[in-house]
Amino acid sequence: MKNDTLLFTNDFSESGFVFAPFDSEQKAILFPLENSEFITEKLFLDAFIDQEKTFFADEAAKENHIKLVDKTIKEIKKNDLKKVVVSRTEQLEITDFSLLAVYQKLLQNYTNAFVYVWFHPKVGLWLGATPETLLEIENSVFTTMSLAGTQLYKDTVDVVWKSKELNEQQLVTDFIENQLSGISSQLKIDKTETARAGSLLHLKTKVTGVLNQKSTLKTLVSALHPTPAVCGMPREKAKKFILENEYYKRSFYTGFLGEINIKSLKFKTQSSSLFVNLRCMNINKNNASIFIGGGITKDSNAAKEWEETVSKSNVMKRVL
Ligand SMILES: C=C(O[C@H]1C=CC=C(C(=O)O)[C@@H]1O)C(=O)O
Repeated sequence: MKNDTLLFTNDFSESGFVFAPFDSEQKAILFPLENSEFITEKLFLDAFIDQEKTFFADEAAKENHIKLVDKTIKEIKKNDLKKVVVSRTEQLEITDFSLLAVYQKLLQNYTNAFVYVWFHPKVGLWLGATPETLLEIENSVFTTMSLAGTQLYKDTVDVVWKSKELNEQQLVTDFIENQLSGISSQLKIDKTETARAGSLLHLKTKVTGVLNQKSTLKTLVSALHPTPAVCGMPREKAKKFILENEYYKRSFYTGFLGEINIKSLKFKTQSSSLFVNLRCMNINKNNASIFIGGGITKDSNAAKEWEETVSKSNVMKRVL
């Protein structure tokens, strides 16, 4: 961006880079293409795998998160909720922070993630390495994914998943299929596979289709965001529970970011690539706020859900 004016998308019809919050009632920030500069560089980095490092957990944070998960399970059993993704934030004091070094480590550690650094003087500095694609679309052909369920990677992706994780992820796939069926054709749901994201494994199902002529990028974004991978089912009820019960404001965590409506005259295409803002952090002076969450269903165990957020927090802690 060539100046510090804060601009927003009107309807996702502009060209540029968007940064959208979790709460879809709030506008997404836009760096318009015409005010931006494109620099492409090929990087050759060695893998930097430092997965053994673990960190001490904060007992008060543990107690709070377990309380929130227990409350969520009760709410699911009492009301018509099938799943709610609840999250927390952790504050870390960072000394000798080097943006370049941290960004490089993210790139080295998370080779199949979307690794980014985003900064606006009026909003702040965000960075992350997300394994989740919200959508990729070229002309009208799109790809999205259902990503949920977590276990630690222990030298193999050939693992067994428990029914809690299988159900939790199936729910996301069903939601995506249902949301897309009215606005697209040739919908194809691939076989579910285990996908590695650094030291973690997730269940992932690729979904492809063709967007109807009447539908726009905004229609597609609104249909998908937020999926039950970051919010819950039913969507509005889960979102209300999250906004009222989490101990902090998510802001851009579990929102999405990426390029929209980038035209290629050579290939006669227009494409957009948006990613869900997971495994991310917000840097403010010598403080890093990291954000981590997990899907809760009636079968969840609060202590295990806590451990899952600890494993996810290590993704960021290891590179800081
Ligand atoms: C909400 C997060 O992860 C989501 C994506 C993959 C697996 C998830 C899970 O197992 O709960 C979450 O749905 C997060 O990393 O903060």
